[in-house]
Amino acid sequence: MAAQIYSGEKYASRRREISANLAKRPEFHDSKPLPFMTREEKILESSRKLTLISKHMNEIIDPSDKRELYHLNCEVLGIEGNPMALHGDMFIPALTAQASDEQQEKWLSRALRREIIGTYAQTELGHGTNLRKLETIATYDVDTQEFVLHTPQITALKWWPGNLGKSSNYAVVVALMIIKGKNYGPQTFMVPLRDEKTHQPLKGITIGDIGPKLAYNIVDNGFLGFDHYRIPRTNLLMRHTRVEPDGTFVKPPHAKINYSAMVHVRSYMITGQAIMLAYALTIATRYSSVRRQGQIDTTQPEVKVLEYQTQQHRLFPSIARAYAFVFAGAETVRLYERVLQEVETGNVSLMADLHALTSGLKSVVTHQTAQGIEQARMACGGHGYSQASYISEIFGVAVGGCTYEGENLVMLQQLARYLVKSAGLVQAGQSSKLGPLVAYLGAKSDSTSLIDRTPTPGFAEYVKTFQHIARKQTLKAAQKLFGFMEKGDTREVAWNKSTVELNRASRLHTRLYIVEAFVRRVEEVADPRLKEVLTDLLRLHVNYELLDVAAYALEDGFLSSSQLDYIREQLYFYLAKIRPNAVSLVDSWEFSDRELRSVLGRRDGNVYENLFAWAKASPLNKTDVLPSVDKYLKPLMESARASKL
Ligand SMILES: CC(C)(COP(=O)(O)OP(=O)(O)OC[C@H]1O[C@@H](n2cnc3c(N)ncnc32)[C@H](O)[C@@H]1OP(=O)(O)O)[C@@H](O)C(=O)NCCC(=O)NCCSC(=O)/C=C/CC(=O)O
Ligand SMILES: Cc1cc2nc3c(=O)[nH]c(=O)nc-3n(C[C@H](O)[C@H](O)[C@H](O)COP(=O)(O)OP(=O)(O)OC[C@H]3O[C@@H](n4cnc5c(N)ncnc54)[C@H](O)[C@@H]3O)c2cc1C
Repeated sequence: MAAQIYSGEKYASRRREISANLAKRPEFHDSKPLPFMTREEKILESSRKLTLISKHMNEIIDPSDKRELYHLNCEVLGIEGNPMALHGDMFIPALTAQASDEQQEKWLSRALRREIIGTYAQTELGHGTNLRKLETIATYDVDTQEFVLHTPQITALKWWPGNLGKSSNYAVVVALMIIKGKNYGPQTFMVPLRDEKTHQPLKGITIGDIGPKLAYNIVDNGFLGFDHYRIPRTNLLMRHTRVEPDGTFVKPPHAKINYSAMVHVRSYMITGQAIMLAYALTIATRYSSVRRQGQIDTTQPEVKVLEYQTQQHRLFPSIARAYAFVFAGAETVRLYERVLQEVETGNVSLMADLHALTSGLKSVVTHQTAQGIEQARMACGGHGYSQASYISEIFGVAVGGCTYEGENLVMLQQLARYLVKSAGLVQAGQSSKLGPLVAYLGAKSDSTSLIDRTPTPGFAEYVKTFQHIARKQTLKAAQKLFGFMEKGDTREVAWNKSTVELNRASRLHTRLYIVEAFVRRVEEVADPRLKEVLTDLLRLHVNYELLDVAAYALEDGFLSSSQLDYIREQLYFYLAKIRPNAVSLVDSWEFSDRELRSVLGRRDGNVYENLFAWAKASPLNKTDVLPSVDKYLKPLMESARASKL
């Protein structure tokens, strides 16, 4: 099963080897539990481990293999970030996709060798979503052939970039490019920020950390201001865009080619989110198979809480989603790599498809992941609320994904633009022009679903029902938009009056894609034992997901109430059927205890002993009487006693 999760036995077994190797290297382990450390201690600890990784990486992984490096980072550095997180996640991808060969030779090679540390500085205090209104300006000075970076007001301060605050000495900075008074929109520049020897901020740079966040606090998200700060013309990233010495602008082959670093993260984060969801579910499912509370049969001992149907309903659909997301994530990464290669040859035709797909997936997956993690925490009762479970930290890190790389409700609208265009083609009788991702929009629906009238598994009928719902909602939302426009609204006003409906269409389209990705993967599985278990999980998934959106199919009679009853019964049936495999389904992700960092979710199942040992190690228990008691509480009680006398 691990080979299914990790798209092949090769990587699945490499993960095992890497974990086994690390188990023998105590210097790579957390020196104490992360919840017992201050933010400063965590940053220090993470930097210590980064140095070790740099030194010994070649002994443990193939450093050219991104997935091996990812696993090494998960084991050693964990999810709370590290001082070079953005270096790998965005700085290197931005240089790879946007720097010219000459620029890559100068900077990318140094970045890969970790001679310099970089980040991606785009968001500002006043603007994150609306990139066209960023306020940092890069004005071209033809005389000196330099760009002058400037922060004209407080809202133009870069705000949020990860590792900008304290760690990075370079950044790919996004700024509005002005040449001879003309605004050429957001462009990307390679900018030195700190002295390479002293790490002191360079003259003209104001820089620092923005303070603690909900989670992800090892990352020093930062602020950055420029005071007429000059960089050479050749620091504009020029793989696709160019500015000649005389200020002539050479247009890129696609207007949004500069957004590639964001698309890179959106493509990869689907898998990252699946893994965080699987972390939380591993903890909650293991704990639920140890925790005994209450009886189902009063003549019998107390049961494991995993026997309760409500507990199964709380956890198992999310287990199915974690599998669905990891399968969909593998597809987005493949598509991203293909688009990257095609862009190199000047073919930008798939960029719109990739942008639409990743915008929708990023939004739906992060939202459902956060929901699933929070349910997993609640499934652990009181112990879920303790940081010993580590689920609150997992939630805090994962939920950030709903905001970063494009706020979810905004990104759903990006997909909606694509869907509306496709709906326009359908209306114009040009369905043959629809791409494979939206071809279903041009198909004719059956009048009713055949879900309970075909032999099992009948996935095709479920897919058809999802397609019917997504198609209906897309065409309806587009019609709403066109209707407002026909009545005289501008496209923008009409768009704003239709966005709730448009975003619904985007969610349904994306959920259909996820179901299809799951079906595609299960169909490929050769081993009959694996296929059976995955088929059960897929059945659970399609029934749960369809129930969640059934209103769309009920309102036009595509599904009847008796079919809805059938779907519900199927759901309950598969909850019970999956129960014996539940722990194996989470164990198949093969997370080591080190990687999970959860006292509650350890593989040994010795929950109570482990919790007690953890509590005893809490810094507060180092002494019996705290200084705060000596200083305040004792005098308070003493004066209260004295006043009573
Ligand atoms: C919301 C966005 C996309 C709007 O951008 P804007 O330039 O204003 O778009 P327009 O309205 O002019 O044009 C829309 C048009 O462009 C197409 N398009 C947009 N992006 C892409 C793309 N990447 N690839 C291909 N095509 C693209 C779009 O499809 C439309 O096409 P039409 O044919 O329909 O016209 C933009 O402002 C945006 O992306 N905002 C979100 C900002 C964001 O994601 N920031 C991330 C900062 S980095 C970060 O968060 C890091 C986190 C840490 C970590 O990852 O660990
Ligand atoms: C943990 C974390 C790490 C980050 N790391 C980085 C980084 O490394 N580099 C970097 O540059 N940035 C980074 N960011 C910033 C992040 O990319 C932005 O916060 C994000 O893109 C959202 O933009 P915003 O903050 O401007 O939100 P806003 O756009 O102000 O959103 C506020 C609300 O307005 C709504 N809204 C906005 N525009 C529209 C619209 N057109 N239609 C309808 N509703 C709208 C949104 O849906 C939301 O409800 C990070 C953020 C976080 C939380």
